[in-house]
Amino acid sequence: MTDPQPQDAPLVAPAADPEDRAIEAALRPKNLDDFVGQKRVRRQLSLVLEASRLRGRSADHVLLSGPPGLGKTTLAMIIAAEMNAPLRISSGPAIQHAGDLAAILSSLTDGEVLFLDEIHRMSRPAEEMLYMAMEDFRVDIIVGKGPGATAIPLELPPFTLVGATTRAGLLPGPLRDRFGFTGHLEFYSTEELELVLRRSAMLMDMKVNSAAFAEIAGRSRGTPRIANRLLRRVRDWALVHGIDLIDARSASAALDMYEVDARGLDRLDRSVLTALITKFNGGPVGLSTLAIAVGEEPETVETVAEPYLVREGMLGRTPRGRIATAAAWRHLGLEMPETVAAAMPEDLFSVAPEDLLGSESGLDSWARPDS
Ligand SMILES: Nc1ncnc2c1ncn2[C@@H]1O[C@H](COP(=O)(O)OP(=O)(O)OP(=O)(O)O)[C@@H](O)[C@H]1O
Ligand SMILES: [Mg+2]
Repeated sequence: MTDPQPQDAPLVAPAADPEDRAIEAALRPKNLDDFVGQKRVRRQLSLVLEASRLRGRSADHVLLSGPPGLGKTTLAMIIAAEMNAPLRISSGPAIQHAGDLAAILSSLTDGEVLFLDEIHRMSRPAEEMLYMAMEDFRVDIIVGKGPGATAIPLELPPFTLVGATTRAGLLPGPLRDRFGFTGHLEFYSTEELELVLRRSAMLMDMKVNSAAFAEIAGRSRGTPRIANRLLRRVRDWALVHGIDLIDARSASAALDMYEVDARGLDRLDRSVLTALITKFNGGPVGLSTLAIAVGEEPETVETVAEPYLVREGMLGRTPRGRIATAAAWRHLGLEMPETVAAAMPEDLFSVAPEDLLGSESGLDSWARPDS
């Protein structure tokens, strides 16, 4: 039995292995009722969809933001399914020229849902073309170059754009303003993850008791993608060990093998905290310096590891850089030195984690000190 995840990929990364990817797709809820948790977003979204059905029009454009693996792609697919509309999928990095976007837009059919993943990574000219398309369902196709260039207007059928981003703070205001509805996805509670797991176990025909669900959910980092992934690892482990009914003991024995600790921290999370504490004496240290110390891209540290560490109260983002809290030292089995404790800012947690994540004041202003 081998672990199909490449050793250096964070646990939350989308599945790389084709079989894993197929299972991930099979476990995706297909309608809003099966979509667990995110009550607020679900309620608001269902209202938006219902209203557009009643008006007989395509739904308002929807922006979904939040850390990886919380259900943005899943929701985009659900929106198309609920609207009974075809779905077209592309992503910011795939659209480097305005022409790439024009090709997609001009082939949309009436009412189609266009899902643009990682929308914050689209090129500037494409972005500007998108403004007009979103607002007026029209684009100007530029033909020729220099003084002889002419703009040929092209009418588009009404469509619904669903944009997804892990970095709402990076979206330019004019783009953000053109979405009729913005949903920010939050980490899931352990109870919600247990529901995700129960549903997945049923679909995978596994026998798992309640204590085992709780054990797996508790280690899933508030993230359904991780919950499902750990469940599959537990299933593999049970298969190899000839276990039919999975209990908490087998679940935790299986999960210990995958470097997910009892608080749900994975290898990347722990290496961020370890670097922060052992190399920078708990900080403050700037994002890019910290990222170099763990051998990752700053964006990965910022969007994959940090949101969860902030939520767990182990990492703080101060104007002077990242710091490890007393909880982080404790989690690594270390004691925070008196001198470090004395230097900790008092108002570290006066800002709610939600405000640090996704909002404009959050990610990017914090990233500035060392850039
Ligand atoms: N609310 C939910 N209920 C049940 N399962 C969910 C839910 N949200 C996500 N999942 C499961 O988690 C997996 C990952 O979700 P999804 O691909 O939608 O995340 P994402 O937010 O698009 O991540 P990324 O930012 O990496 O693209 C899906 O395969 C789906 O099965
Ligand atoms: Mg996605």
